[in-house]
Amino acid sequence: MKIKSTLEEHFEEIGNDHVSASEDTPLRDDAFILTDDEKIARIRENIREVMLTLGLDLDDDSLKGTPDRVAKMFVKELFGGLHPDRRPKSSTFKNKYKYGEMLVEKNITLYSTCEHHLLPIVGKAHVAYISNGTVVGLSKMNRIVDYYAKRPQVQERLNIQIVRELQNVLGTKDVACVIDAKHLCVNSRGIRDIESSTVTAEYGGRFQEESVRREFLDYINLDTNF
Ligand SMILES: Nc1nc2c(ncn2[C@@H]2O[C@H](COP(=O)(O)OP(=O)(O)OP(=O)(O)O)[C@@H](O)[C@H]2O)c(=O)[nH]1
Ligand SMILES: [Zn+2]
Repeated sequence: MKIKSTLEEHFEEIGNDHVSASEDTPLRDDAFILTDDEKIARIRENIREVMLTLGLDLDDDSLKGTPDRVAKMFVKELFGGLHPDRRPKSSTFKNKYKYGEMLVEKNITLYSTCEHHLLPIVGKAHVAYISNGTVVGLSKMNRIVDYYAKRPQVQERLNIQIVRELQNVLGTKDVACVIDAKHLCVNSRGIRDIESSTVTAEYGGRFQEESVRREFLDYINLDTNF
């Protein structure tokens, strides 16, 4: 009961203003008081209510499992990256081979969820860094992208969170990330522009230098001057 009333207060506070000033995902203080199973049980009932309100027959064979499927999918999959326990452990190594050039992990598949409409964001992330003595396992970059994507997101914040995490892991500011993604809230509803996609970029440290940024964009074949 307490949670419900605080939630209502929260919605009154934010109203229609979607823009958050912070680069952190706006989480409530009590975000992890409930266990995953408790959250699934609550969401299952909420989705049931939505479906009943829409007039759907939940005794139907095909529909009856949907509230449970959606609840599990929200907690464990689509929004699994809200939980700090799922933050990937990024094994780092000493750069003994003294590789001093840029490393680019490109075309990382990205599935996220738009926090305004809860519809999919589908695209590619391209990540780069210049080592200052530490290197990170390649797959960890894909994992970091996936972890932060598994939250309700706006693309700008997702982009910043990926760069910030890699900067922490690698102990350097020299990290960049470009995301090119389609938002189904733009493509399949609303304005219904199927062709448009959204490009965001975050350049840390040396990536703010024109030549370094250019090299990165050349590797990922993006000629736009972001
Ligand atoms: N900046 C930003 N905006 C986003 C992102 N994802 C969705 N949006 C936009 O969030 C806005 C929400 O605007 P509203 O006017 O409240 O929502 P709406 O009435 O459904 O708007 P339409 O989509 O234009 O129908 C829309 O313009 C979306 O395109 C994102 O990642 N970043
Ligand atoms: Zn949206």
